[in-house]
Amino acid sequence: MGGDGGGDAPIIHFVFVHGACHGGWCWYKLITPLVAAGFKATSVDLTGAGINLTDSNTVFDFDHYNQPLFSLLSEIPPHHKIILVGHSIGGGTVSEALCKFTDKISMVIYIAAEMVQPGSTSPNNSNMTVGEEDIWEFTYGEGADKPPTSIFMKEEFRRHYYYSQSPLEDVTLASKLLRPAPVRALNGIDKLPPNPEADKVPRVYIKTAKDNLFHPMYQDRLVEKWPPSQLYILEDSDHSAFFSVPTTLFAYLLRAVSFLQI
Ligand SMILES: CC[C@H]1c2cc3[nH]c4c(c3C)C(=O)[C@H](C(=O)OC)c4c3nc(cc4[nH]c(cc(n2)[C@@H]1C)c(C(C)=O)c4C)[C@@H](C)[C@@H]3CCC(=O)O
Repeated sequence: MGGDGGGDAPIIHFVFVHGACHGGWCWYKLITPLVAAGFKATSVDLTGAGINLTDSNTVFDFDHYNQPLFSLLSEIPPHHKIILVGHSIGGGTVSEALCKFTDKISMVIYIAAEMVQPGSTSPNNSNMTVGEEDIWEFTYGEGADKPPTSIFMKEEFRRHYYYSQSPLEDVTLASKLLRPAPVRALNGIDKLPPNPEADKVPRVYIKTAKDNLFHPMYQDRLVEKWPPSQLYILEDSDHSAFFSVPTTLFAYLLRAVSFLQI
């Protein structure tokens, strides 16, 4: 998505990565104003998400899940200054891509995201709502005696956990487009070796203060543990800032990139 400025002049190129069950579609309210403001903006569908037609029940490996992003990043020319933006568990994908494509990435931005630090010990996920309530539905694609192959939030919980502050139109849109996530592949999110070069890339955290899924206190802990170079707080945002507060989020993205040395 988005237009190209052409030539070899630097172009700021936002690349958006969705969280579990979502897809490139969820960024539509950000891509539109970014392109209108002269940036390039692309959102990716990870394997089994959005219109990537792979069945999530066949995706067992984190690298397989992330492959569409890796292909995209490897094709982006060097004069594009890539701003990699990840939402929720998509933060794990962003950290993995940061380690693989360190030289190509100018900034990483985590929105209500798991800010996986390369080389850190496994994050404590005991605060996750995942498991707290029976909000998930699992598919056992290899048989009931084997671990589940995909996970999906039950429809009746989505308004509260994903979209409590978002317009109902977006909840309806999401109900048509969400797809089960490959649960075994997601297990790979916290396994990254130390990477001192990746540590040097400017890192931004955007906290969602009215988040019913990824508790704001847990987000604070991530920020304390691995302090970013910039921190923004979306006071009125639910877990899905791209729906609930797109205009403020757009303003924060612009402010964040204004600190880049190009
Ligand atoms: C429980 C199985 C698997 C997992 C699934 C999962 N995680 C999130 C979702 C799903 C289906 C979401 O919908 C949410 C999201 O991406 O919303 C768009 C998820 C989050 N996961 C987070 C952190 C996190 N997840 C895991 C592990 C898993 N998630 C299992 C493999 C870990 C680790 C290290 O094990 C961590 C740290 C958050 C960023 C969000 C919100 C989750 C919450 O607070 O409940």
